[in-house]
Amino acid sequence: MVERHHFEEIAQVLDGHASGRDSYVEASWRRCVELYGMDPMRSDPAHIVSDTEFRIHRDQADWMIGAARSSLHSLFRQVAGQNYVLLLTDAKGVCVDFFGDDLFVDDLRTAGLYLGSNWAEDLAGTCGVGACIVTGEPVTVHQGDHFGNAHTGLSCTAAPIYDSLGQLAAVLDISLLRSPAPKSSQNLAMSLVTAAARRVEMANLMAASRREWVLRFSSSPEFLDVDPEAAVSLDGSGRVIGATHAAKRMLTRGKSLIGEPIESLLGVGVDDLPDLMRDRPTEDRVISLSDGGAVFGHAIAPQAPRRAATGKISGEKRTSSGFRATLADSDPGMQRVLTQAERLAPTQVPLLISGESGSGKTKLARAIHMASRRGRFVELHCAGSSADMLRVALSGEAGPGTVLFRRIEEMPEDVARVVAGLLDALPDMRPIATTGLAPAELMARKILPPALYFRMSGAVLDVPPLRERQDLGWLIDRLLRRRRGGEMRLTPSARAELIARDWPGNLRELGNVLDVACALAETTVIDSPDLPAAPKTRAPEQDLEAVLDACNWNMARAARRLGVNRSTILRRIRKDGLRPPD
Ligand SMILES: Nc1ncnc2c1ncn2[C@@H]1O[C@H](COP(=O)(O)OP(=O)(O)OP(=O)(O)O)[C@@H](O)[C@H]1O
Repeated sequence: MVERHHFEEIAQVLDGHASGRDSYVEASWRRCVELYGMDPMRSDPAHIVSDTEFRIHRDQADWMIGAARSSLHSLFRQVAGQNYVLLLTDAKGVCVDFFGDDLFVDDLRTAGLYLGSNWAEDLAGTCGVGACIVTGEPVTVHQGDHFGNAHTGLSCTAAPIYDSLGQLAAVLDISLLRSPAPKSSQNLAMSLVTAAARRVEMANLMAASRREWVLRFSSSPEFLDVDPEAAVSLDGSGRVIGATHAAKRMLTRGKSLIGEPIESLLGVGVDDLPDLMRDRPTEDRVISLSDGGAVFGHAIAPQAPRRAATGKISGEKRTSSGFRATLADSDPGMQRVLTQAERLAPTQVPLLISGESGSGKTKLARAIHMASRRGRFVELHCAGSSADMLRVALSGEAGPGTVLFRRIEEMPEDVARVVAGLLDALPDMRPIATTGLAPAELMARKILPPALYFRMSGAVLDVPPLRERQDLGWLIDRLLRRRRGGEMRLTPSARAELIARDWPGNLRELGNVLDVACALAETTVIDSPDLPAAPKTRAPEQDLEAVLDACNWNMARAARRLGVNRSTILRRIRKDGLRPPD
């Protein structure tokens, strides 16, 4: 009776009547009859491949079985005692790994829920694995959804697993021999199997990308580091070389990502990746998506030096395009700095980067680190640091890395005394320091002990201030593209006003001005009135010596008068080489 009813229902669908079943089920029924010439009344036994064929399928899927094992184990633990069976099939539908209850092994084998069974749609008819392979999407094929009478007792929920180049590599299926009648009883199985497939893709991408940057995404900050939703791997110039299926959906609505520059997909470039590493607070690691949404990002640095580049593009070329594409356009001063930076990046030479506050010294230091392909990146703000903080920052795994000392002129004396010794003990950690002072001043005013100055300044890179740069228009566009998903535009007059400004706070000030303008603009067009006013003149530097004299060299009083704290006064006295009158 049930069999006749099933046959009639399939016949009605073939006649163009709706059955109330999911569209992928009806489409599969049509394929079974019209494409594969199958008969729903036949009750074919399960298709099991021969031992030799099974060995071939299993050998070819070996890497996937390894990547999927721990996810399958934990999924099986989650459904323990509920009679579920887990199958991992290859992309052709042959079961290459299996988890099930030994008590029912004979029933499972008869039903084809076992190693070596072939669930390709053109053999087994409409089934979870087969429909998943054809549609490339997760599906539940529940009881009477199955085409062949032999399987109408089963409930199968299957999710595809893609390799990092976007090809279907396997299917993860969770099946029941007997299940409740409503299909909705399998909704939980669907969430479990899709989550497990996502984790297998993630594990697979991570294992294949140890020598590359990986950027992982999550829409909730709590899961970013522990169970991210999607990930891409990137080459040295920031092009996508691998992606999970969820990343494809998230970043290009399903179109291929391979070869795309990450900058064209997200509001970040390759040199921004260190800003997205785990040492940064999660809430600071927000990335804009092109559809106006945002996700949290977690960048993982290459764990080992990359293999020598092969093919037409040499490693050096790729590095240069990464540098040039993100840090400067046609500014001769910056181009000179970047040429030197590119050549110095792969060396061990300690670097001192000088330039005004906010001019992009730290950004350049990170770009050099990226191009050097050294593993870890440690960043220390010298102001307010202590020798203990430095020791803690430098502890942890040995191996190559970069340590960045920001604003070295503010390094307290006790830190300056120990830093050389600590660096000597870590010969693979390359120091890069930034300073807001001219290097000659650092030396002449003995702000750093001479030995430390020479230890830190193997080569000096001088970043020009924004007002001297000829690529200001390019920088404005670049910074604007990263805001509000790249949808904001400037009117010609707003643009002209920005180009005419003096920018004493350099790129940091430009970023802040654009943030304010984006918030104030009522539409996606920024006009002159939306721009915050430019500071009229640069704040006049107070004559410290005169203030100290007026306060009888009482530093607490001088600090109060200048509205700064005592340590700033001490630092400036040291920096300016001032002495109290005899
Ligand atoms: N090429 C660039 N493209 C986009 N943003 C940039 C670029 N260079 C710098 N910025 C942004 O400008 C701000 C200041 O940059 P950065 O921190 O590198 O300056 P700095 O010279 O190290 O500053 P400080 O001396 O105060 O430490 C940061 O928000 C940075 O992301």
